[in-house]
Amino acid sequence: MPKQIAVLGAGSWGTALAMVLADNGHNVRLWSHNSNQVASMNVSHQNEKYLPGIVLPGGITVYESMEDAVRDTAAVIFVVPAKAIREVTAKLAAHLPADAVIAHATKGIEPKTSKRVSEMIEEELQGVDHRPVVVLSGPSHAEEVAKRQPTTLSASSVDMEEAQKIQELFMNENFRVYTITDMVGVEFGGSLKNIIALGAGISDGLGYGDNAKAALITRGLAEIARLGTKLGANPLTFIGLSGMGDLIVTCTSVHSRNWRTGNMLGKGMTLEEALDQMGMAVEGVRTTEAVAELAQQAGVDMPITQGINQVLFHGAKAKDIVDQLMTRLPKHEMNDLQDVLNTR
Ligand SMILES: NC(=O)C1=CN([C@@H]2O[C@H](COP(=O)(O)OP(=O)(O)OC[C@H]3O[C@@H](n4cnc5c(N)ncnc54)[C@H](O)[C@@H]3O)[C@@H](O)[C@H]2O)C=CC1
Ligand SMILES: O=C(CO)COP(=O)(O)O
Repeated sequence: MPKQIAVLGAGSWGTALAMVLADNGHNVRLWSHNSNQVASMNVSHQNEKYLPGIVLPGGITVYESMEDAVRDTAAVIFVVPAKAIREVTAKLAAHLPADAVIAHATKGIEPKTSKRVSEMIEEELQGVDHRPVVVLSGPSHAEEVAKRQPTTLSASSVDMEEAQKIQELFMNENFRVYTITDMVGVEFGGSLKNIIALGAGISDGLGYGDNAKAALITRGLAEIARLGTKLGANPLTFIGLSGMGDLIVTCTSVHSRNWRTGNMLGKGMTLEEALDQMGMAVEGVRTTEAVAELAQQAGVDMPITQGINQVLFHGAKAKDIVDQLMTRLPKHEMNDLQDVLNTR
């Protein structure tokens, strides 16, 4: 049965997810904070800035008023960058529809607080509501979803019924959604892969080859799993769609904003220049800052993340960091992965 769904955030991912919901027959209210974008999208039925050349299906209306966008909806899905989550949740709080599922498809960890996105939403809704939040995450570039190319994701929540509602809303022949109970692992995997994708881009930008990239992906996954497991995730989640799956797509796809930013850094641009050129959310930058500090506090060894943090924020040369990583003390490959399993 067609439902009213609100999607908060009309960037590339919010727009692509709105298209999936509209393809499934739902009436989608896409909320944007930008009045020019609202006016132009409702006339052209395109999102020229973020998904040029894609014509939106019928059933998507763009709203500037949060109150109108979420009124009587069956689900509210956050797809704004992580840095805007608290502000947008506060805007939603006054108008929260009574029975709506609350979900997010944002990837990021907050610097200083180390909070995951679902934790930020829950914190901002404290005193207003205590509904369990669902996360939708996996290897999924907006550019391919908008072309209806086959894509698989995971929906996770502490309440499986809520995750199943999101699975049901989104599933179609191009867009397959699995459910999974480990929300901590899904949010950590989806957020931390962006750090490694920056590294993969840097490596490619420096002119290193596929061996180096495979090493970054594999050893990157080891350190993501080490931290995530210490903080309560199930190690198996990291070989799933939101872990290994998303790490592969983000480290190898030309669509990746994190890989592209890293690539520009590897070729010698400053962070400011690279972010300026991207002009879109590059979540790995803030997440690197957050995770480098979190890993230190938690006493977890994350040499790749710490090295990327040095390059982004402390003026280190990428080539020197690669040399340091390659000349660390000899180690047994599986010791730390065995530790991950032993902590369960
Ligand atoms: N683009 C993709 O293929 C995918 C993106 N994601 C995640 O989705 C989230 C959003 O990313 P994208 O859509 O790619 O970003 P984007 O850069 O394409 O668009 C961001 C949107 O958020 C809006 N925005 C920025 N600050 C805002 C604020 N304070 N209040 C309201 N709206 C605000 C911008 O106007 C823009 O419409 C990120 O966490 C990203 O990691 C997840 C999977 C795939
Ligand atoms: O999360 C994504 C793909 O699953 C998008 O990655 P980027 O933000 O690097 O484009």
